[in-house]
Amino acid sequence: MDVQRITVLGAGSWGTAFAKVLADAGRDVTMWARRPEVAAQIRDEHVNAGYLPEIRLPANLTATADAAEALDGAEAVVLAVPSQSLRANLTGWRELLPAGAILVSLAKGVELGTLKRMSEVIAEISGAPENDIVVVSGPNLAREIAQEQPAAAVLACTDHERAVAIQRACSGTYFRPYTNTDVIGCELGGACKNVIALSCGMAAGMGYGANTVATLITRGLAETARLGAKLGADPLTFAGLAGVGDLVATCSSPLSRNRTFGERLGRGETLEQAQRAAGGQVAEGVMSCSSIRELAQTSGVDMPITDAMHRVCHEGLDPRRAGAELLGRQNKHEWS
Ligand SMILES: NC(=O)C1=CN([C@@H]2O[C@H](COP(=O)(O)OP(=O)(O)OC[C@H]3O[C@@H](n4cnc5c(N)ncnc54)[C@H](O)[C@@H]3O)[C@@H](O)[C@H]2O)C=CC1
Ligand SMILES: O=C(CO)COP(=O)(O)O
Repeated sequence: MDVQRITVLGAGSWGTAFAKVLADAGRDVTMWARRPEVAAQIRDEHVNAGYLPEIRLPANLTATADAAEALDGAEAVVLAVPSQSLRANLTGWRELLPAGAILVSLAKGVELGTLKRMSEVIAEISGAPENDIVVVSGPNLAREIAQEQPAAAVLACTDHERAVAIQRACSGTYFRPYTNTDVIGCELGGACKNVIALSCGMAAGMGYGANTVATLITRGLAETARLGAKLGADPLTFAGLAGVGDLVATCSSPLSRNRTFGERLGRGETLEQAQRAAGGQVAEGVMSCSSIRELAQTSGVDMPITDAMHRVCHEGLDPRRAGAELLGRQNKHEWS
């Protein structure tokens, strides 16, 4: 199975960087941008200045604001919009999806209300079988990838052949994708690490150093793995790129929007101030802390850091008080 003609729906940071990866790997790539002026800039000037300034996009990457035109003849369709808007966007595109196309999910989140992972939302709306859906996860800060800094990713699909088809389509000199069949683990890893990155940023914003951040990364991984174990993930996944790999990158990089958002809250800014500073770019953890918390509660899993992030973001809990509460929890064995 080989895919040559690929459509990327969404022209934000990661959609654009991933489209570049595909084009650099020799694929014919068409992007869909919500705003016609962004599509025109990508198509005519080979740049997406609003999201990835100073990055030259390849000539075999074109763009349109017309979804029907973008999707015509696509063998694979990459969904690159934020997780809480995926359902609405995909509902609008449903009738335009070419039959049998591989659907590739870039979003890292859990849907509010339904508590569904992104591949579950895609299957529900598109009617595609889970074998047709490939999830991309791992330590992939968009700007670094666009600068062609070396990185690896994981492509998860219950159908190994389709994962391999997308692996071939995005393998290149600076991007090394691995396959995995654990869709649940890869998606949970990607969604949960955004919440943990918020907490790490918050700690940094309060002036704490590497020990605190490492503690949050490690205990964040522990609570993510607990949820994964309950929901049927392979525990090994959390030791891989979609688990510890993405946590380390996102929780320690100033490029992370989630970490930056948390840092602002830690410095005493309000949610609204931090949102304004993000300039319309999505920090998925702000919404996913609530959906993941609810998923944990309904699954009977203890996720104290996620719970604290929900209460800071949505119930007005002071970040310092949240830290004190986390430290004041009952003493326990590391793995209980
Ligand atoms: N930026 C990164 O480094 C990475 C992002 N991701 C994930 O990829 C997904 C997309 O992220 P980015 O491209 O970075 O986001 P972004 O905020 O940079 O761009 C989002 C894109 O979706 C479009 N869009 C369509 N409907 C929208 C709506 N209702 N609300 C907001 N935007 C809408 C926007 O116009 C924009 O083109 C997220 O789930 C994110 O967690 C995953 C790996 C890396
Ligand atoms: O998912 C990411 C890196 O793998 C991007 O993280 P942010 O959304 O926090 O920038």
